[in-house]
Parts: sequence; structure tokens; C-alpha cells
Amino acid sequence: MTQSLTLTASGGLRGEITVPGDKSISHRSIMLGSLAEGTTRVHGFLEGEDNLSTLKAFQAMGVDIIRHAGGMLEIQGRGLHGLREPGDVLDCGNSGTTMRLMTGLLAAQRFFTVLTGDQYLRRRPMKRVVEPLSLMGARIWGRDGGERAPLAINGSALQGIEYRSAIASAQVKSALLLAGLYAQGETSVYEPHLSRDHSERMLAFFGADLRTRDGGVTLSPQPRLEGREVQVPGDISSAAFFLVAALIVPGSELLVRNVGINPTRSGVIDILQQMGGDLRLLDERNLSGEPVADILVRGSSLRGIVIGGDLVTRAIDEFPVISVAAALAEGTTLIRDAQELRVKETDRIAAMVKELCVLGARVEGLEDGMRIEGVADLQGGRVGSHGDHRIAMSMAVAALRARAPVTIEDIGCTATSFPNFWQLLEQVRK
Ligand SMILES: O=C(O)C1=C[C@@H](OP(=O)(O)O)[C@@H](O)[C@H](O)C1
Ligand SMILES: C=C(OP(=O)(O)O)C(=O)O
Repeated sequence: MTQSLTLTASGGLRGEITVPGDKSISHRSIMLGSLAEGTTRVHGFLEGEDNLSTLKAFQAMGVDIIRHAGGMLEIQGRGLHGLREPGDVLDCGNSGTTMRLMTGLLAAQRFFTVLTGDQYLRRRPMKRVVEPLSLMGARIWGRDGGERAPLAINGSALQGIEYRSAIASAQVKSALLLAGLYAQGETSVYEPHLSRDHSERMLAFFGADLRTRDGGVTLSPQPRLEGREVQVPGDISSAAFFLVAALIVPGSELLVRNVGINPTRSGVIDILQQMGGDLRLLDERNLSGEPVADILVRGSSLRGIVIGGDLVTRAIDEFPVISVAAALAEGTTLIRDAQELRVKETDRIAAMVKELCVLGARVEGLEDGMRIEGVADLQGGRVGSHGDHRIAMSMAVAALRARAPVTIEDIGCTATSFPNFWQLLEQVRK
């Protein structure tokens, strides 16, 4: 039985919250902590389902990881060559990041692995990592000629390459960099726009030799990485639900503390400010090589804008909730260059068009985005999550401005990235 929840409109969001740790950084902290020499401690680790898939996979490869209370992890690194062949298939659950990054890493190990995932992940494209890794000498098999998981990986010796990716994808870039740690010669990755650079920052933080220039990154093979103390900032992709919620509900004033504002991730702040949103960054600081701030947000009248190009890459996971903001803005919002949304946990363009229309929004799907005409208010109704955490939480935000109750079906998926979302929402809404 899937769980559903009914929400009513809010009279304003008030107070202060801290959102859980960044999902991308949490994945990478386990991966690099496991490959490093010595102990890595991770503070503020996100205990979402996706990150737990990564954690269990590394435990299955012999890494000793202790989970302390409050999201503190202690990882006894096994060094670059210390992973062991797992006795069973590794289950990446719903997590594309786990599967794609681990494909790169496992391609270079001296053992055999099989990666699988849930029904959503097994539908997602994998050739984007399988093809360039094969150019490095990797031996990987999958369904549909290597396009779909399960993937079987027979680790082998790799050569570095210079790869020009057709898509801006941090998962592709990171898979190649992880493989490049072990390759003979340098590995360089160029992408059309700079995707999130958490791997580059964390590799450098763990002592790797890596250079960024001319829109690309180059990594030299590494003799060793050093265990570190990692502080994980709050996830801007999780904060985004509360930023939009506070903007669209008149009378709101909310402080979201300790949010990662890495420029390769902060597109949602730029987009919401361009829409007229009153968002202020306070107390900007640095945590383990990542910029962080508190964000003060107040209810605002939003207007439609045109979004495309690198702004899409810098806000890629936030489009479901940005489309909710646009549905309630004055005028038209046009989102282009966002075809990647069609191959996430679900087709996020089709899902948001369908569910927002149920609530009376005026939204049209485009091949590579959406055209949204703002309306004054949404109506009540019954909407689905499509098994996608970001769709479920976006519909919860939409419900705060609906004239009648909204029932969201299948909400369990929010545990993928934001296990305490519903509690935090309850805490700040009136
Ligand atoms: O590297 C990462 O941690 C991620 C990269 C992005 O995917 P793509 O690399 O497919 O753009 C993003 O959508 C995903 O949520 C996390
Ligand atoms: C796309 C996402 O994650 P992943 O690709 O890791 O499944 C997401 O969290 O929105």
C-alpha cells in the first residue's frame, strides 16, 4: 500500500529551519572516504535512501563505515586498491548518482560487479557513462546494448582520455574522474556548460592532483588520497522547496540556515530573484571547500521569465518546484534547453505538466521544457508523485496555494533525498 497525504492552503510560513545535508556531497564523501588512506569523518551526512544505497554498496566491498547519531559517519578508508569484490549484486535503489559514479570507479577495480536499481533507475540511460568508459578500456555490459541496468562490470586496466561530453552532466564527469584516478595518463573532461563541481572540489580536498581550465577538468592518476574531516552543507535542492513555498504564500518570512550555494548549484536563487523573489543571502562562509549561506526569504509577487542555457544546468533538479512558482507568477515563464528533465527518476516535464494541470495551472510541455501561464490560485484535487521525490515535494508546495485540499499519492519516495520534509513543513506552516 502506498501512502498518501492531504494538505490544505497555508496562511504563511514562518520561523527558521535547517535542511538536511547535500545529497551529491554526501555520496562523494563516502566514495572518496572509502578510497582514501586513514579515517574520514563526515558531519551532516544526508541519511536519505539514495545515500544509504551508496553506503551499503561500499560496506559490501569491505569498507568499515560506522553511523553515529545526528548524521556523523566514520569511514575507515581502504586506500585506492583496498576494495573487495562484493559477494552479491550491488543495489543502487533509486539513485542515478550511485550507479553512474560507481560504474566509473568499478570499471578500474580488479574484480567483477553487477549494479542494479529500482524500476525507475533501470529505465534511465547509462550509455552516457558506458561509452566514454569503454573508450578508456572499460568492460561493461548492460541491457539494450549497455544503455540500461543491470550493468555487469569486469574491472580492467584503463587509459586516460580527453572526452568532450555532449551533455553537461556531473554524473558523467565524475564517473570519468573516478576511473581516471586509476588510469594510465591524464583524464580530461569537457562539457558544454560547467555542471556541479563537487567531485572536483572534494578530490582536491582529499589531495588529488587536478586542474580546471577552458571549460574542462584534467586529473592525473593518483598514488593516494588522504582521509579528511568533511562538513556537508545543507542541500540547496531541498532548501528550494521551502524557498518557493515561502515566496508563493503571502505573509511568509522564513530563514533557511546553512545552505550550500556553490555557483554550479545556485541557479535556483538566480531564477527566483529574476522572477522578483525577495531572497537574501546572509553570513556567506566556507565549509570543507564549499560556499554556504543562510537564506532569508519573504512572500513576494513573482513574474514570469525566460530560462535556458547554463542556468538550466545550475538548477537542474529544481525545475519541478520552479514550475510551481511559475504557475503562480504573473505572465508567462518559458523553460528551454531542459530536455535532461525527461530522463530523471521520471519524465519530470510530463509529470509536472500532468499534475499541475490537475490543479488548474496553465502549463504546456515542450520537447525541452515547459511554457507556463501564471494563474491567481490553484484548485484542489488528487495528484500523483510518479514515484519521484521531487515531484511529490513540489506538489506539496503547490498545495499551499490551492483553494481546496490537495491529496498527494505515493509520498514515501520523499525519503530518497529529504526524509524529514513533512515534519519541517508542518513546523513552519500556519
Ligand atoms: O552528480 C550528481 O550528484 C548529480 C548530478 C545531476 O545529474 P546529471 O549528472 O545527470 O545532470 C543531478 O540531477 C543529480 O541529482 C545529482
Ligand atoms: C536526479 C536526481 O538524482 P539521481 O540522478 O542521483 O537519481 C535527483 O535527486 O533529482
